[in-house]
Amino acid sequence: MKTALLSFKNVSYWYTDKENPLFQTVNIDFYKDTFYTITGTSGSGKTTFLSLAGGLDKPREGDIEYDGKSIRKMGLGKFRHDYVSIVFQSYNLIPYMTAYQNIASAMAITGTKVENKEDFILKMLAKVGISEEQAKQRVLTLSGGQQQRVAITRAFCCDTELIVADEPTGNLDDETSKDILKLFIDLAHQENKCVIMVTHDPQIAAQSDVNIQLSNGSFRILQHI
Ligand SMILES: Nc1ncnc2c1ncn2[C@@H]1O[C@H](COP(=O)(O)OP(=O)(O)OP(=O)(O)O)[C@@H](O)[C@H]1O
Repeated sequence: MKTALLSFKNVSYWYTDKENPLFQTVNIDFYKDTFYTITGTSGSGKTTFLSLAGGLDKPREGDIEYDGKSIRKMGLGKFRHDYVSIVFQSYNLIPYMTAYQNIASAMAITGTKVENKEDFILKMLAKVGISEEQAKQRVLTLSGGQQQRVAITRAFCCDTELIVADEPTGNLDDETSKDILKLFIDLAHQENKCVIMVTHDPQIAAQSDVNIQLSNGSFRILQHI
């Protein structure tokens, strides 16, 4: 039997200033070689759920396990550092560094080794339409869509098995968005990663292997495979 990479075990979460829990006793397993989407109306808790999956916050009750180990016991910092790549809506790039440096430093932090680093990074950036010239500019001088493509490439270049992304194609044009989506799908299916993506786009959800729909604290899981 396949073992889950990431498991939500009886997870409950609430914001302390809110009367009702956002979700209660959630049990969901996430596997490698699978592209997951999380959909739901605005405010249904998609970003909160993703924050838990990416170790940015911890459940109020229950636990999340990575490869059978409690991420609470491991420490959220270690979990994020060693095992997860996160793509946020707000890029989270280091503004005074170039696109190239942002990726190279993230690779160094996660201990990702490749033969010819410069060549590798420039090729990965070229795949998302970032030229060598743009790669060597400070990220702040790039457009929002270009910065998002750099943030996505950073996640692709770091050799983690889990990738979580919050609306990564939200501010990209249709054509670029399609290309980037394909990269995420290939990452899951060809590189055996577990990709979990929040999206509002039904067309993206339709292309995922598993679509998790959040609504009023309940989770509906639609398997497309
Ligand atoms: N830091 C916070 N403190 C208190 N309440 C919060 C906090 N962050 C989010 N919430 C509330 O929790 C609920 C879920 O928010 P969340 O951002 O997870 O939803 P979402 O489905 O990602 O929404 P959207 O699609 O609009 O981005 C919302 O009602 C929101 O107001």
